[in-house]
Amino acid sequence: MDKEKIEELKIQVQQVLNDAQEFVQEVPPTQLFAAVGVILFTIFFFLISRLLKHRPSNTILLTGLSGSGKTIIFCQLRDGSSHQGTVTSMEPNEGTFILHSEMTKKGKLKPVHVVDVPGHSRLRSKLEEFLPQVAGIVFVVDAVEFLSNSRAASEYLYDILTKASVVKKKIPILLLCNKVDKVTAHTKDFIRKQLEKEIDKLRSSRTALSSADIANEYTLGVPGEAFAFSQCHNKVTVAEASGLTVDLSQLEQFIREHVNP
Ligand SMILES: Nc1nc2c(ncn2[C@@H]2O[C@H](COP(=O)(O)OP(=O)(O)OP(=O)(O)O)[C@@H](O)[C@H]2O)c(=O)[nH]1
Ligand SMILES: [Mg+2]
Repeated sequence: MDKEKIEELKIQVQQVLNDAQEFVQEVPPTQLFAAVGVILFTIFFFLISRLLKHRPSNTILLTGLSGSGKTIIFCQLRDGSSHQGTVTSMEPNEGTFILHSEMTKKGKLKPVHVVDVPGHSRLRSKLEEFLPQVAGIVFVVDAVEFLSNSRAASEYLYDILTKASVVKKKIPILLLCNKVDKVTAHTKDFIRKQLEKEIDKLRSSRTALSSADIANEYTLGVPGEAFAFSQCHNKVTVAEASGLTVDLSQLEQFIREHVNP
């Protein structure tokens, strides 16, 4: 019974093949070449678009609480002047440019795509849009008004550090302690330790929540050990800057490390 079916199928396949052969012979060769051409072009186009999607990214995200100095830093990087930045941003600032400080350098430099994401809590979700093509994230911290904001800053940073796309792609993060031109600014080591402490507290409270609720996508650090940035899968470094007096060399170094000229 099964053999009969197989035989029947064979005959049918043979027939289809014969029909196809006849059809191909009937079609004028020019039409045939055109069809093959279209198919090859489609495959080629598909491969090229895939390649372009995977090109090395050149986007640097400026994130951090409102008032930390992101917009001033954005303007300094682009124009070398802080003509904006005293009002709270309502939209992301976005631009692709050669860093102002590198304008005088000779040779070919790769432009950087910088996005300044507003720190207002309702606008932070914009961050997600840029994550797929990001080369590095800069988390700007106000080093002067740090203590009163450390809890809020840690919460925002915790959310970034536990995002699946950030962890999986091992996106490097720079904690940029801004406003060091002021004598009352805290040191970067103090800020790092304080953020680690706050994140450690958050970790225990949020893991308790996560079993009941949908919480963050990844758990941070090593269970049973106090949290330290060195435990993160992605590289987290700390640096100092002043957007006001254009002391941005450590930030520019970070950018050049991850967006190569
Ligand atoms: N002393 C000093 N003040 C700074 C520095 N950077 C920024 N500021 C001041 O901090 C305030 C906030 O700066 P912005 O750049 O607008 O802050 P932002 O992070 O863009 O804030 P949002 O747009 O609300 O997210 C401004 O009044 C700046 O003048 C700095 O390096 N030193
Ligand atoms: Mg701003």
